[in-house]
Amino acid sequence: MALIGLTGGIASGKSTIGRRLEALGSVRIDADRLAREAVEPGSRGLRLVVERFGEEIIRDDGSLDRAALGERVFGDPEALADLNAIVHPEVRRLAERRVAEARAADPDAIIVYEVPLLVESGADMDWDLVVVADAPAETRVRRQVELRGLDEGDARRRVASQASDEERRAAADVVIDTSGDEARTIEQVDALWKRLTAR
Ligand SMILES: CC(C)(COP(=O)(O)OP(=O)(O)OC[C@H]1O[C@@H](n2cnc3c(N)ncnc32)[C@H](O)[C@@H]1O)[C@@H](O)C(=O)NCCC(=O)NCCS
Ligand SMILES: Nc1ncnc2c1ncn2[C@@H]1O[C@H](COP(=O)(O)OP(=O)(O)OP(=O)(O)O)[C@@H](O)[C@H]1O
Repeated sequence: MALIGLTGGIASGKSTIGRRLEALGSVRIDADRLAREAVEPGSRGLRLVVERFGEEIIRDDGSLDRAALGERVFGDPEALADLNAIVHPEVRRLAERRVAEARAADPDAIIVYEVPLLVESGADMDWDLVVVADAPAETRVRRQVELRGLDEGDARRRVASQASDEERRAAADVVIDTSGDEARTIEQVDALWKRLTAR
């Protein structure tokens, strides 16, 4: 049984690593997905978000307008802190429940919890190992622009909303260098998996 925290800055390659570890046999839990569940239509989370940010962040179909909310919070630390205070406790609750379920289903499971904000707000979970995806901020800005169509200012604001590369590295037991091509990332993940399963 092991609980592995997988983190990294925005567009660092966390999901690429998480998906590979899942394909190799781990249980994958994704905080970004849990954060979406926390603000589903009809949820308490969405009601609180609307109370704080107004009806203009709701689309015609009643769902959250993520692009509009992203524009409001990235670059405005106070607004981001308010959003985090609404969403993070629910994400934490959902994550702990998923971890407990995975352990109950298989006591030997290797559980990988992919959490962008491990350093900012998840450092106190009971990690057996912390894995950090590491690529320079400039590379991560470029990926957001080229692969996700964000404008450069927006991409930079998202990078600046997070802990620094140094802070994440300081929390790492294992660093995966994701600055090269994806094949290079996968090689490192496969080597890590070998170590994990050889124990
Ligand atoms: C602001 C929102 C609506 C923007 O949605 P969008 O679909 O554009 O982005 P998505 O949720 O897919 O996140 C993409 C990446 O942005 C970064 N990011 C997301 N939330 C945050 C945050 N609160 N602080 C810093 N970076 C963040 C992460 O690297 C994440 O992987 C959304 O990110 C959100 O609700 N964030 C608050 C919840 C949160 O902290 N989620 C992160 C995991 S707990
Ligand atoms: N060496 C690499 N390792 C991982 N991903 C890479 C690499 N080179 C390019 N990419 C690309 O970078 C993009 C970001 O990767 P990914 O979605 O895994 O990041 P992420 O850290 O999960 O992002 P986010 O924080 O936004 O959720 C993807 O389109 C991926 O294909």
